[in-house]
Amino acid sequence: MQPLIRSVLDGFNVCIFAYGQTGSGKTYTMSGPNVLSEKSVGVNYRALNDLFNLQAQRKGTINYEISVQMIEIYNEQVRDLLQDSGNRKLEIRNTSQKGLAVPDASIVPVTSTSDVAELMNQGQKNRVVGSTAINDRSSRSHSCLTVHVQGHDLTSGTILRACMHLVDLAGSERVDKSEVVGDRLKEALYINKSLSALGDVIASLAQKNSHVPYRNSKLTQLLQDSLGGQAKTLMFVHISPEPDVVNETISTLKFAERVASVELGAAKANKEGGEVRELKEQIAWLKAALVKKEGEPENIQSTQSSPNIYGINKGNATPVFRKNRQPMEDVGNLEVRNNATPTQKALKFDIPGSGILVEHNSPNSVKNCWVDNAAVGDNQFENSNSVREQEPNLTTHTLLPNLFYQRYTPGPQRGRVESIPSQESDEFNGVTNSCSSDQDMVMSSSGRKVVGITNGGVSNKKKPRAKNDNNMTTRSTNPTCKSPPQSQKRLQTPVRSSVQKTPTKNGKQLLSGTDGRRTPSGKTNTVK
Ligand SMILES: Nc1ncnc2c1ncn2[C@@H]1O[C@H](COP(=O)(O)OP(=O)(O)OP(=O)(O)O)[C@@H](O)[C@H]1O
Repeated sequence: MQPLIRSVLDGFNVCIFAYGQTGSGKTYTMSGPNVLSEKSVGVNYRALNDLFNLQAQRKGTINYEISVQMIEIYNEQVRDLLQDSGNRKLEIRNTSQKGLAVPDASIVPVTSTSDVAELMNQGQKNRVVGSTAINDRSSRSHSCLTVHVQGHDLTSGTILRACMHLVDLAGSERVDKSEVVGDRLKEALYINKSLSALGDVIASLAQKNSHVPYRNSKLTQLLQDSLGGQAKTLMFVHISPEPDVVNETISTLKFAERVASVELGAAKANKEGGEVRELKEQIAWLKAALVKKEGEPENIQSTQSSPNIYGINKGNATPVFRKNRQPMEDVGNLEVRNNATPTQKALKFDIPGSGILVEHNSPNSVKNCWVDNAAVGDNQFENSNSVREQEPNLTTHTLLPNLFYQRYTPGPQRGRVESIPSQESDEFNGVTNSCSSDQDMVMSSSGRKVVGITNGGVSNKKKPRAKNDNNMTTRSTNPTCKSPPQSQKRLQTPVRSSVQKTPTKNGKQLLSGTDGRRTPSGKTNTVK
């Protein structure tokens, strides 16, 4: 795992996740047992420990700012695990201007492993768990701890950004075996449905389909970058030694085989030099100037008659450029749409040869701009229906665990219409960052930073804060800021066999505190 952690600090996105049927030991792997010792700590803790150790080793060369978010996906709703009160539904925005997949979730600056362990402990308590016949503290949600890293190379001035998802998936379950009813049944159906969507995505990637159905579930939307982007991904596969679950075990192993066959090419680091950063800042400056101008009544009138009203093409609206910088009039092709809707008002920047930013407003360009690294036809765009809010079909999904594993065998891809959430429209001019997905689309904002964090390993936990004031910078598709291909990306799938089915997942304690975790109703389970 250490090479992966090193990769995070080198600017690569990393995802480590645990997969397997319910009760097979995923939470145990990721978080460790109820009572932790130095040897028994889980993957999350080890990963963070390695991260901070490496950070300390690089002190003086690279300054890192590290912050974390922790969310869960429960019944297709994204919830903030670092907020003790309120179950506000959050949105996943793959093209968020703030550069975060879940921009409204709390983001907490951290400076040591104990900071993160404390937050993980808090998050675990807030996570939805419930008792089933298979696991008396079964995770009823997918949880994701995301570590955001921003590094400033003191020698070269390069800025690098990366994020690491540490995901504990909810377990697939045969609802006849887990004997769940009511809310537990509903949860199980949502879990199976999202794992089925994960299977579809993996199958699509393995077959190298041009369209990958990331948007069929919140889980695949969240993991989009890690599964099909430029990240490095490690999956732990869990199987139970129980003879009566041999079918599930075989299905799980087939899934692992399928995942291991996915090859996505070289992972890419998210680094940008000073030149690219300055260009991005200029673009941001120009956009801000344009928005301001558009707000002025006389210019709104003029916009409809002339796209050049701001005189930007003539160079009189440019920010201070360096003397060796090509002025914007030479770069050209700055125009204002006459038919822009309030949410789509934006410049089209087309900087020939630079590859810095291309934004268009036609259906075709939508296709090019935001979709899942995959082509989506115009018909799909126009006819798209949101599937997110649909309740799972109880009849169909009762049989899901077997069915969805069977889907992974090679075969013709089923037709599928992707949903295009309406909020995405205002993201067309958004920023893509290391954790976001639209690699073909780049935006920028100057001075984006996670709030000040100092290095040094001294525990200095800050209160969770609203994400609105957080800024993460972006990644450019400009060839100049891309690193040369690194290691070939291939999903790694160690198989970990759990101990015998033991419904005794009591009183999980991460580092401190032994409180129970929140139930779906919001109550806290008492530790047994
Ligand atoms: N390697 C292990 N050593 C000892 N106990 C283990 C191990 N793996 C799992 N267990 C125990 O098995 C039980 C189930 O494990 P766990 O809750 O991690 O499963 P899970 O896959 O996360 O289940 P679910 O999907 O229902 O949340 C727990 O009591 C846990 O302590």
